[in-house]
Amino acid sequence: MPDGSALRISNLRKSFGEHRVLDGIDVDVRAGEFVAVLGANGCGKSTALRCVVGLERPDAGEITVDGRPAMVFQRIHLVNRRSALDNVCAGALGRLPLRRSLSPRLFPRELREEAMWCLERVGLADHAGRRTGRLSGGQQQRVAIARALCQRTNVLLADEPVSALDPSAAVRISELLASLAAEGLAVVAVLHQPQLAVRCADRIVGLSGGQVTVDAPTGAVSSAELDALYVPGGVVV
Ligand SMILES: Nc1ncnc2c1ncn2[C@@H]1O[C@H](COP(=O)(O)OP(=O)(O)OP(=O)(O)O)[C@@H](O)[C@H]1O
Repeated sequence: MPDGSALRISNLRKSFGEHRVLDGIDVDVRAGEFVAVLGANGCGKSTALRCVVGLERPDAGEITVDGRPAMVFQRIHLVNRRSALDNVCAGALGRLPLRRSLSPRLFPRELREEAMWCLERVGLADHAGRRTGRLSGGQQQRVAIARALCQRTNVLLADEPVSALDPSAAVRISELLASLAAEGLAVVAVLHQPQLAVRCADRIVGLSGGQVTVDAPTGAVSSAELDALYVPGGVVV
């Protein structure tokens, strides 16, 4: 995309039956930017991300992505009995000939090297050979992020990536997302902790009533604006 934008969402609308969840969302994310998406339960954060990766079909609007986005989730879907490295290699399965993707033993050497580099980027190279089932929750989330990186994406989406983690692991994962953005990725993460967003993100996008009600650099968002995102109707009382 010519203007440095990595993800552009324009007038995104999505309803489930009579329930209008997204009522014309506009968001623009640039390469190198970490955007935190905040908002009350059920305001449509996941639905918006799911529309971007094609897990939901929008009713209207336009979504333009630089390449294919990759997504990580709160529930970390890894193969526990496989090594961290094998799980990261799996991020590239869509690019491999079927024959090569059937068994980890057939993963080409170049792919293993690339997966190792992805593990290095998330600070987990030392654990490449360990079964993911033996890793901590924070380490498993790092493996999931490395697997997303192995998809060679320019746009990393994360839906509540730290909600299952203890506070210090949550900070470290949020800082990792910030560092990946600093390396040039566009990162969009749904967070449930405004203080983490303020600490780590470049920009905050707040959803309320199916619309974007906050979209500003982190330092420019007041605590009253953040509080309003969690008040029914989005109004400070
Ligand atoms: N497949 C679906 N069918 C029907 N309703 C749905 C579906 N997916 C989501 N919804 C509804 O859409 C609304 C928005 O859901 P969504 O998961 O996007 O919210 P959220 O902001 O991510 O919430 P949370 O913070 O609780 O994860 C909710 O009321 C939810 O019940």
